[in-house]
Amino acid sequence: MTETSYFSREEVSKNDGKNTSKIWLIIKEGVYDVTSYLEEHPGGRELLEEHAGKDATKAFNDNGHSSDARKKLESFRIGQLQADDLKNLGSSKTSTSAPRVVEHTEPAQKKSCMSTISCGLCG
Ligand code: HEM
Repeated sequence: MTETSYFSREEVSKNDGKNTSKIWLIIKEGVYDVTSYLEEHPGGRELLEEHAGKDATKAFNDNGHSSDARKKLESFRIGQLQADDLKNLGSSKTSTSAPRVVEHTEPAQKKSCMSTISCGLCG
């Protein structure tokens, strides 16, 4: 079993290729170490370096990555953002309301033609 590591945005931002030789990216709630992918990335190393230590969710999505690219992305996952920082996700919807419970009400009693004017076919 692999345990999930949680990182703060601050911790991720330190891995920007300058302070360390590592390059980490945030994509959605995941944290990815793409250091070993710099040379291989078909979009070039510059784009990864540009987002080093930062949230690259929009950049990743805007560049129409294939499902293969998404699978590959998961192979670089080292953990995820800690709960406190998830609240600041640009793309997250802030829904605090509990799921709506729809009350099931009995349908209004059907009127039968017997109770009003007889149609002549029933009863
Ligand atoms: C770990 C993160 C990433 C992975 C695994 C990844 C993977 C890939 C792969 C496999 C391709 C080839 C086309 C495809 O299959 O979709 C690709 C292309 C591309 N990627 Fe990424 N990518 C990552 C992050 C990024 C980021 C952050 C950007 C930022 C702008 C980016 C920009 C591009 C661009 C522009 C192309 C097109 C290159 C071309 O067609 O010449 N990628 N990427």
